[in-house]
Amino acid sequence: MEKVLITGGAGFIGSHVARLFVNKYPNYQIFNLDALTYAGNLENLKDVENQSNYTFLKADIRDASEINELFKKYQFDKVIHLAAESHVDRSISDPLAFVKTNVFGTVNLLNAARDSWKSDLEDKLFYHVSTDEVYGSLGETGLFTETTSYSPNSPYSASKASSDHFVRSYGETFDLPYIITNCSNNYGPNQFPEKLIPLFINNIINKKALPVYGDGKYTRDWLYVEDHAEAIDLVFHKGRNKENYNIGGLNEWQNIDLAYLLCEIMDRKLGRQSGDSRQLISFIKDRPGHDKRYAIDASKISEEMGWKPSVSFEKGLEKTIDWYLSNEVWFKNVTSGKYMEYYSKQYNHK
Ligand SMILES: Cc1cn([C@H]2C[C@H](O)[C@@H](COP(=O)(O)OP(=O)(O)O[C@H]3O[C@H](CO)[C@@H](O)[C@H](O)[C@H]3O)O2)c(=O)[nH]c1=O
Repeated sequence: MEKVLITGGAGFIGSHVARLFVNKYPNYQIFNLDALTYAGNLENLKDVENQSNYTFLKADIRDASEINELFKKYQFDKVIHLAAESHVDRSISDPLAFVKTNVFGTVNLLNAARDSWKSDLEDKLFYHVSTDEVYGSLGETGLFTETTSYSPNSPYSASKASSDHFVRSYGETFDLPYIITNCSNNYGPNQFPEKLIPLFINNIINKKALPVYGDGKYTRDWLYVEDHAEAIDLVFHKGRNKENYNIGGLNEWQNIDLAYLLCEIMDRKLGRQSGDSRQLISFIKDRPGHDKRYAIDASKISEEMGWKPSVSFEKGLEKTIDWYLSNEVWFKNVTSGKYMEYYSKQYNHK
């Protein structure tokens, strides 16, 4: 039975990947390693928690000895590394937290994998899930390709760029088998409401201001999270060793237009007058170092593996909004920290 370690499996993207793998591959033993920070909670995986091929491990990738012990104990064959601090604004107020988790944490995992696999690298894989933000910012035109040079602008993207470089360097120096994917903005159920889409949905529900940074003319490429999870599944099984692949939705939106769209859908769903929620929009001071535009050329993954997004933005947003509307308790408990407190206590056995 192949043992697959998924780090950050209680988080937003990680939980979708963990669910997909647990359900689709009964012949794999899936280990979900997560520190259960504010952004990850086991409520996200309630539906698979009792499956026999699923094991939860509460651990922190910043703790090298804990990670080494787990590799010794369980002898993982493959790693899908998603655990990360991921919010740009938090990285501006506390850059070091991002170095500790994203850089040190990744290197701790790389060391543990290298040491555990040193006698036999066959059928091993360190799959690093990264971001398109490592490439920096685009002007009005052009797309990031896999050969675009790295030019990170925020402490967050600098930490992810650094972790990508470490992964690549372990491939060159220690021959560690690896793949890196760099993906655009994800949205969907279970995303912590600090990111644009769930934040705005939450604020519209509660009639709170919708803070649009700067002039709102910043562009992001949005991908439904399950499409990302499927891309990860494909790359995990079919990607070539020591390659990187870009993943994106070919779905560019300026923030202000996305805000208008969310207001329109929410007014309809909440039975409010059309235009009501737009009045909540408030232009505020810009994010420092704000990247103007991200857009992805995903032709490599599409040509090599036949991947393309399957969920249209219209359908994805409907599904996302419906999920948040019927999970208001989830919203309340993640923002108040109740889930974090509950699950940390439950797994505080070490
Ligand atoms: C939270 C927030 C964001 N924004 C703007 C900033 C960005 O231009 C856009 C999206 O912001 P965020 O949701 O924070 O996402 P962004 O900075 O693009 O980064 C995301 O997308 C990246 C992939 O591109 C991921 O690697 C990051 O982990 C993820 O956080 O909306 C606002 O105008 N107001 C807000 O309150």
